[in-house]
Amino acid sequence: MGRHPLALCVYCGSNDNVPRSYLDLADDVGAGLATRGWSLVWGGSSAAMMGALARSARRGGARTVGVIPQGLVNLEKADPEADDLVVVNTMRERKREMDERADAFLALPGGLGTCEELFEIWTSRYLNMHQKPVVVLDPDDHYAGLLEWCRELAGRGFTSQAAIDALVVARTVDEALDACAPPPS
Ligand SMILES: CC(C)=CCNc1ncnc2c1ncn2[C@@H]1O[C@H](COP(=O)(O)O)[C@@H](O)[C@H]1O
Repeated sequence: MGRHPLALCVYCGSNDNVPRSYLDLADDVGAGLATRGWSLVWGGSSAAMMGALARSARRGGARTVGVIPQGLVNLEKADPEADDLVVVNTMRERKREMDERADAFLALPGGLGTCEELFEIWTSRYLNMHQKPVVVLDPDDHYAGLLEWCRELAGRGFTSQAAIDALVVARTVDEALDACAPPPS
């Protein structure tokens, strides 16, 4: 792990129209990571789940590092309260900055963008490009259909069971955060 405190990158939905329960979940994750003394790396938005996550993390005393492309600063309401707001030029730079600054990756329920980020970090893990934990927090089967399809890929020979197993799926916030910091083996 190497770095202290652990820097957790969280991917989650950026849309305001989601049910309140998802904002609460993001809030719980922010509080949980702060309680553990970790810092947050996220997409730098002050809106929706992303905003709830970062506000809650800061309330708990966590340092929050947002990474946002210049072109999304207005659209995604870049967070002026971020301890560090890294404004980059492109989406690819955003992902690289987030990857490099984090020790573990956690995806909460989200939309296409969240899936895109999750798949990149998951595939790069099973390709052995990094060894950092990749975790999904799925309390209500938001991802059930997608994950079922991924498991079928292994059954049909399109991917290995090891690749599927490289992703940890958790049901609760504590389970998810525990998986982000596995004890040294
Ligand atoms: C051009 C290119 C390389 C695109 C790669 N695609 C992406 N890379 C990084 N963040 C993304 C990408 N697509 C969406 N996002 C971000 O993912 C977050 C969640 O999106 P969503 O609400 O799940 O939908 C949003 O902040 C959105 O800006």
